[in-house]
Amino acid sequence: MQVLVSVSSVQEAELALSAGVRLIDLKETSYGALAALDLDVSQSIIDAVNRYRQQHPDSAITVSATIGDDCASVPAFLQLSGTRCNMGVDVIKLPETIWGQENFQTGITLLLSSHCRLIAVLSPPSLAEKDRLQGILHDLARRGYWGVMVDTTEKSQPLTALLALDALVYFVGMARSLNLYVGMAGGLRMAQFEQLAAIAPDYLGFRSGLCANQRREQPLIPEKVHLLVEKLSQIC
Ligand SMILES: O=C[C@H](O)COP(=O)(O)O
Repeated sequence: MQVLVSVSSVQEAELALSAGVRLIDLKETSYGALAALDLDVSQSIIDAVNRYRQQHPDSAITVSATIGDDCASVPAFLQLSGTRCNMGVDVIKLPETIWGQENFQTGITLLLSSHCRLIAVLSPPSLAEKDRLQGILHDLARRGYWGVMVDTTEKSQPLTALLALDALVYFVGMARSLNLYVGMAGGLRMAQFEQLAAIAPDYLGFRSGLCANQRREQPLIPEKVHLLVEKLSQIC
């Protein structure tokens, strides 16, 4: 298992990398849940990641990026995603307002046929009904998505307050059986780490829980990032 940490600056990315985080998520954290980070800042972070890769050739770092909680049009979607893939982002995370909408499907197919890898972000209600979830995951796997994750938009409560553990276990198990890289995030604190790690997803995603007062717009707290990686090392 890995931990993913959402970063919004080079300083935060360097902190996460030096702590041992291997999934670096580029995200504007001052608003929304899946807001797109400024392109110049994104490029600077990718440059920092590439420097780290050169210095640590054995480290397997993956960079993901979000492109917004929604998108105005298919051309805008292709531009937001394609630009990031071309600059070195490994995986684009798409909200349900994009991957779940019929009008975006042609654009998504186009992106999937290029070198872009995609993660479909599901909201907690989409995990509530097992039969429907099974259909969604089969469809995403068939279409060539690299992964799926569950994440929340409202961060005052952790994911575990919104979904029964049983639903999360089913989600992870079904996704893994379809060879989808699977993650869980959503207002997670350290207190949820062991319980969710026991479900054995591919990764747990963090931001709010690593910031002062659980406020994700605040900078990452180095001690918390190091503690998270220490917790990870205890189970891996
Ligand atoms: O993808 C991971 C999310 O950015 C986690 O953010 P959060 O802990 O504020 O829900």
